[in-house]
Order: sequence, then structure tokens, then C-alpha cells
Amino acid sequence: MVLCPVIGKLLHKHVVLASASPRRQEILSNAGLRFEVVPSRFKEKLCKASFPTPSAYAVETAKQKALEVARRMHQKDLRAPDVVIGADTIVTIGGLILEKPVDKQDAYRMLSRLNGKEHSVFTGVAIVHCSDRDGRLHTEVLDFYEETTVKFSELSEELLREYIDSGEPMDKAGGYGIQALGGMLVEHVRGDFLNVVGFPLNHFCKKLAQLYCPPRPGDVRGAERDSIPAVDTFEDLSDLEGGGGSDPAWGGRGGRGGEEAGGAPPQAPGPRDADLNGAAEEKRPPFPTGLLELMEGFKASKALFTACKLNVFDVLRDQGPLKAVDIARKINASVCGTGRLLEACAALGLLHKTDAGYSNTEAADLHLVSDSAHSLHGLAVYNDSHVWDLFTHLDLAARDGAEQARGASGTKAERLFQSAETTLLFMRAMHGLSKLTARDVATAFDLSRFTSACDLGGCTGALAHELAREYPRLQVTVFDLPDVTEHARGFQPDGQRTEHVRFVPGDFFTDALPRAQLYVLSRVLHDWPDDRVHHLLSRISSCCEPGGGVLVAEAAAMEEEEAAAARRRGLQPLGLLLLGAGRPRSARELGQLLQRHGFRDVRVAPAGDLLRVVLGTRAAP
Ligand SMILES: O=c1[nH]cc([C@@H]2O[C@H](COP(=O)(O)OP(=O)(O)OP(=O)(O)O)[C@@H](O)[C@H]2O)c(=O)[nH]1
Repeated sequence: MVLCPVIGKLLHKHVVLASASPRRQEILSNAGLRFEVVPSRFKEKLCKASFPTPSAYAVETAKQKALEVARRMHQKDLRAPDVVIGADTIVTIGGLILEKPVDKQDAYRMLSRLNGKEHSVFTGVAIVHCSDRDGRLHTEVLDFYEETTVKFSELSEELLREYIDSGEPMDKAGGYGIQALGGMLVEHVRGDFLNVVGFPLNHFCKKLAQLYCPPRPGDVRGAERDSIPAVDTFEDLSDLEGGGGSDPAWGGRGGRGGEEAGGAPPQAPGPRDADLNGAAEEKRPPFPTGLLELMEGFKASKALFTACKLNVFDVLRDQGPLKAVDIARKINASVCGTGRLLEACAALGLLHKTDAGYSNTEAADLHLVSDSAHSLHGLAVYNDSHVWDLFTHLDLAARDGAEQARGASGTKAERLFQSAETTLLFMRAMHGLSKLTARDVATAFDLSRFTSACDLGGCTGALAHELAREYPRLQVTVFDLPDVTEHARGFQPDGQRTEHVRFVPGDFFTDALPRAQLYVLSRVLHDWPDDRVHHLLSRISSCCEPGGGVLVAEAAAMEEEEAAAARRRGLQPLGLLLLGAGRPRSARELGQLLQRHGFRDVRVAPAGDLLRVVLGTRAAP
């Protein structure tokens, strides 16, 4: 006998759990599910910042874990399982996502952050239904998440150290296992306990009920089943097995934990349910956590930008930990205002706060200090002073078109190159971004067959220097507007050979292009409309010798990732509407553009989380 009939619906299917977590295996097998375990090889390193909410990140990771297993099994046996289940558990506190600690120190950082406070645990789950269509894998995904709130007691340093020494934190999200020794750290839990352990069984069963047990006409619960069918429906459920109407209603969404953030809006309150006494009880919609976070999101960005602009992170890198009053003096600001700003930065996970005062987190030291090797300080200042202003005209752009919104401030080039100061602001922003992605772009393909390259719109030369470092035979020319090349000297890397990189001023639409075997367009094409892109590619094509190449890097998606990437890239078209006349293009579209301009053997490769690189070889005319 199977206690839970909805779980029983999966008994005749080949179910795979795409997880190495022993806890998930135990929860599901205790519930009577029969499944094969195939741990996912998906690397959990999606860019967290590109998700609107932590839950959206957990759901996407769960989905990618399951899809990776479905694809691998289909490729290997040319037959995928019927259903693949993926899950991902994360802990969030003050806007920061905590996953499994990488070492004891990391575990200590996580547990100290949770100490005495309340945090949320999200588990994202993906149920992937697979089928084979003419040898091709077809997948349909149902995903959801569950949130549980956990409050830690005030714990002594000694207890934390001892707990870490037990080894338990290492393979657990947030660095604790609530089901074992970690239970001693917890004062109370609000929500599903098993969700904290790694799998929201209750919500999962409700989803299965939605999929496999659609309500019959006259069902008082209405179309949306959000509870596990009651015992008196057991027989009805088995009747449905194999009969008409048992097809899964894939695509249904909803539930207590809420929608995948950024997805469909919360459902409107449903019809009133009748309780056992016949009294009507109002059905409450899920709490709109994701929406509220989105509505407040701009404040978080502004706090980060302001702290960068006031050089808070520079001061703390050099002299931290410091108290608010000392930081205020050093950045020449009011004590009260600085205190509030520091509190906000600590809540956002940008600063640590201890009895000794404030200090930088690792991420702040790496990326928010103005002169660090991987600094994004310039990008923060540019977004604050330039992009922020533009976005205040978004309503105008949406209503009256981009030209109207941009009209007052001129074209992109006019705005950016108004003065040396605005040019440098833009260049610092681009420099930080390019350095972050340069290595991935330079190594996405083996370019060692080329001895000369021209980086069109190469700005500060960050990518050019990386190319020259990676391929010692390569001479790289950076071709950019005179306003840019004039200031490029200030961005040259220290302690690196720079003689392989030269800067040539010019406009790639009108001036003669420098001769090169390989032309590089990194994050350039999205700024331009189709006619300009064709014009530029035809100019490159006529300069490029047969056997030469063109390398395009863009935040473009591969076809199969389109849905996931669409969410990540969702804000890009808005930026382009306000900043220029261009548009985002998929990797496939970029490949087709290259082919149209005489490039063959077009290949696409990922370059880190952010970019895709397309390489084409010039065919003989
Ligand atoms: O209280 C507890 N909290 C969390 C856990 C366990 O933590 C991990 C979370 O990690 P993740 O979701 O990435 O899953 P993995 O273990 O890496 O397995 P996958 O193969 O599915 O990626 C999870 O194991 C939870 O069970 C816990 O035990 N107690």
C-alpha cells in the first residue's frame, strides 16, 4: 500500500533524482517514491546578481541541475527517464545568499552572520518531464520554491567553533544541519521543516496532485488544487491512473511558497473554500515577497553606489575595522548619515559589523575598492551618475519612444564624450567589466593561429592586453574613438608587457580599419541597430583575408538556454532603449549575421556566466 497516492502516481515511471544529497534521497524514499539517483554535474555558479530574488536563483539552479541530468542520460542511452527531479537549497540573510561553506573559515563566517538572527531558507525544485521526439529530447519543466524562516539563538564563539569542528556544516547550505547537531542552534522554525533539510515534501506532493490529479467537474476546490488530496479521494485517484484525463497538467504554477520570482504574478484570491462546518474561509494569496523585494531593490543599488562614491570601501580596506564616527570623519560626511549608510551596507552583506566596527567583506575588497585588480567601482559610479538619471526617463521612453527620452541629453556619444570627466567615467566602468570577462573571452576559443588582431571599440585595452598575454605571438591593435584612445594610457596594466598592444584612433563606421587577421567586437554590436551592424560587418568582411576571423562577444544566449537567459537579460533591452538604438541578439542570430557577411565555420562558445562568443572564419570570396 502506498500511503500517499500522489507519490503513487510516479510508481510506474522511471524517476531520477538529480541530487547527491543523502537528505533528499532519504526524504523521498521515506515518502515511498522509487527513483534512481544520478547526481547532477551542473556547476552551481550562476551569477546571483542577475536574479531578481534569491528564490529565482534557487529555482534556476534546481532546473539546470535536473536538465543537465536529463540531457546526459538522453545522450548516453538515447532514452531519457520519464521524470527528473532537481533541487537546490540556499540560505539568505540581509540580501546575501549563503550556499555550502567552502572551508571552516567560510562556515564560521556564515554561522556568525546567522548568530542570534532570523534568516530564510529557500529550496527551489524542478520537476522535469522528458520525452523523446524523433531522437531529440523534449522537456517540460514545472518549478516552484518553498521558503522557511529559521531563528538562531545567541550562540557563544566556543559553541560555534565546536560545531564547526564536528564537520557537520561542510555539505550543508548556510553551514548547518537542522536535522542533526545543528538543531541545537535553532530557537524556532516557521514553515516546512523538511524544506530546511533540503526538500519541501509537502509542496512537492501538492504539485504532483496538480499534475496528475486534475479536479473533476463540480470539485468544490475549483481548478487550482493546492492541497494533497484527502484520504477519501484515494480511490478516485487510482481510477484516474491510465484512464482519460490523467495527462499531467504541465505548466501549472502556484503554491504556498510562491511563484518562481520574476515569473507569473501571484494569483488573485481564489473562491472562498467551504470548511467542515460549512463556514466560508477566505483563501489568502501567497505573500508577494518577490514583488516587495523588487519594489525596494532600487534602494539597495543606491546604497551600494553611494558607498562606492564616498569611497567607504577604500577607507575600510586600508584602515578597517572602523567605527561609524571614524569613517564619517575620513569620508567627510555626517556621523548620522554615515551610520545609516553603513547599517544598510552591512544588511546588504557588503560590510561586516563586529564590536571592533565595520570592515569590508571579501566581495567588497575584491570588487568595490576603487583600485583593486577586479574593481567594479567605476561601474557603480557610472551607473549612479549616468544610468540612474537615464532610467528616471523610462516612463517617457516607454510612452513616447526612445528618441524623446534621449532628446534632452543628446546621443550616447554626445553624452559620454561631453568632457574628459564623462569620458573617463565611462571608460572606468567599461574597464571594470572588460577585465572581469576578458580572460573568458580570450580563451573561449584557441586563437593561437592568429598573429594580429584588431579590437574594434576596444576602449581601455583590457581585452587586448589579455589576448596579448594569452597568445604571446599576437600583436593587438585597439581601434576606438580619439576621445577614448587619448585617455587609454591611464589604464595600462602594471608589470605586464605592453609592447604587443597599440592604440589607433578612429571611427569604425567611417575610417579605414587597421589590417589584422582577427577582428574582435566585444560588447559592441548590441549598441547598434541592424543597418549599422550590417555596415560594420561588411567593412570588416572586406578587410579580412580568407582564413582570417571575426570574434563577437555579447550577452547573447545559446538557443537551448533561451528561457533561462531571457530572465537574466530581461533588463538589457530597457538599458538599450535609454542608452542607444541597438538591441540584444541571440547567439544564433549573431552566427547568421557572420555567415551573411562571408564568414564560415561559425562556432559559439560560452565565456563565463555573462557572455557568449561567436567565432567565424572568412571564406574565400
Ligand atoms: O539544515 C540543513 N540545511 C541544508 C542541508 C543540506 O544542504 C545541502 C544544500 O546544498 P545543495 O542544494 O546544493 O545540494 P547538494 O547537497 O550539493 O546536492 P545536489 O547534488 O542536489 O546539488 C543539501 O544536501 C541539504 O540536504 C541539510 O542537510 N540540513
